[in-house]
Amino acid sequence: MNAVCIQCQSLFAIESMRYLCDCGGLLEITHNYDGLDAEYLKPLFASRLSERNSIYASGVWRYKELIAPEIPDHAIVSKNEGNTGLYETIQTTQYAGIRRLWLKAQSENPSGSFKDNGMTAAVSHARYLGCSRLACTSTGNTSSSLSMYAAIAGLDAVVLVPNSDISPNKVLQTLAYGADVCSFSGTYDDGIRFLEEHANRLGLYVCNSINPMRIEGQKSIIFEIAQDLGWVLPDWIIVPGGALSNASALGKGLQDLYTLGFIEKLPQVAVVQAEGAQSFHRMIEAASGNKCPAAGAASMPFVPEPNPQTRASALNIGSPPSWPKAWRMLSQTNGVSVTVSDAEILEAKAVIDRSGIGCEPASAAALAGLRKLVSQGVIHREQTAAGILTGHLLKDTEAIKEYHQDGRWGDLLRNEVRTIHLQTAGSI
Ligand SMILES: Cc1ncc(COP(=O)(O)O)c(C=O)c1O
Ligand SMILES: N[C@@H](CCOP(=O)(O)O)C(=O)O
Repeated sequence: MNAVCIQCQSLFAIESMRYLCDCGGLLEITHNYDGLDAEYLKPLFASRLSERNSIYASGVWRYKELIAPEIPDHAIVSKNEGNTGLYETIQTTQYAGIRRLWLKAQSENPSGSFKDNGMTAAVSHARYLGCSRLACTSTGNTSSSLSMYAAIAGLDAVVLVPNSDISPNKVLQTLAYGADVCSFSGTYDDGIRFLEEHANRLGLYVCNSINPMRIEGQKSIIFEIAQDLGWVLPDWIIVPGGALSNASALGKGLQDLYTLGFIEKLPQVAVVQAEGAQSFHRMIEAASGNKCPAAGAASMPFVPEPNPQTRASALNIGSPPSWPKAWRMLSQTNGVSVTVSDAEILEAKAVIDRSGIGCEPASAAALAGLRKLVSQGVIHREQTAAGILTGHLLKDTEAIKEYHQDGRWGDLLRNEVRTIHLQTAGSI
């Protein structure tokens, strides 16, 4: 296991943690998969589904051979993450307008979001290296996840959170797990720039998605979807796009599945961004069909969005660090990007909530984007898809209030919640 620069191919040992190459390129973990293939791994992964009291009970560490084989079991910090439900409901499938749709509820992770799949790997790696101060900048889910795992491992978590436009629930969750929470004026983009420049000097191990170990853990999401579906993936995989960690991890995981012979062809991938934070989509549109040029970031026309603004606060990112990996993934999967409005996101969220699954606004971008792509004919009605629902409904209760009654409980009670008198109610 090494880290390799996706731009200039320089190699780095994973024993000395770094996030970017000297040339500015993103790093990615490479494995030696000699002796491993689907024929050997499928029964091994299946046998671990009945594990109870070992790290292999985790929906991430079940795939340890493909994620971080060199990290010794005793260093692993796990909370039985993964193992989340894959749901098919009439409401969501009809709303999308396609033949079959599965939704992977990453909201069922221990801290309530998909970040746990990646964070268990990053925090385990930090413990393996002997780092004691872990850091991230976050709109709230990365920080909740980091502070939960740091608490389990007895390590310190320092988190930088924007002082506006994020969900208070997530900051409270982060505080509750005991992190040192630092509020700043700016967005995720300012926070990640700060960590890129100062983390090493400050002795901080960064757990954001520029950390390639985070991405290794997150790729287990597509492994689980594939295993849940008998190692046959649907035609399309749909993900919301913010910092683009999910899109990057999906690309890495799909390549693993293909190279090792688990799947015979790659599904197509759609990345869905919010209209107010669509810098990646704009670049993909401008490139109009151009393939990612061997991840040569310098030659790519990426223009950050200086003032991202969306109600789906987890997507409120103007300069997603992982865009070169995400572009490469779209090139490899013949994928697409699309944007949706906040109104479309909140409408799709209501459908997911009323289907009984539930999610936070950012997650619903996946369903809103799928519906749009089907209506545009990009995705055919007879095709099948899986969407990744990234965060829990309770992560942003303000959004629920706003959707139902402009954030005013008074109106909610008057218009949607019936008041009854128990003494006189003959029937309900
Ligand atoms: C709930 C939720 N959905 C979607 C995203 C966007 O995912 P990514 O940053 O991997 O693109 C995030 C944050 O990153 C998130 O917290
Ligand atoms: N929405 C995210 C943004 C952080 O992205 P990361 O992938 O770099 O950790 C959050 O939850 O903070």
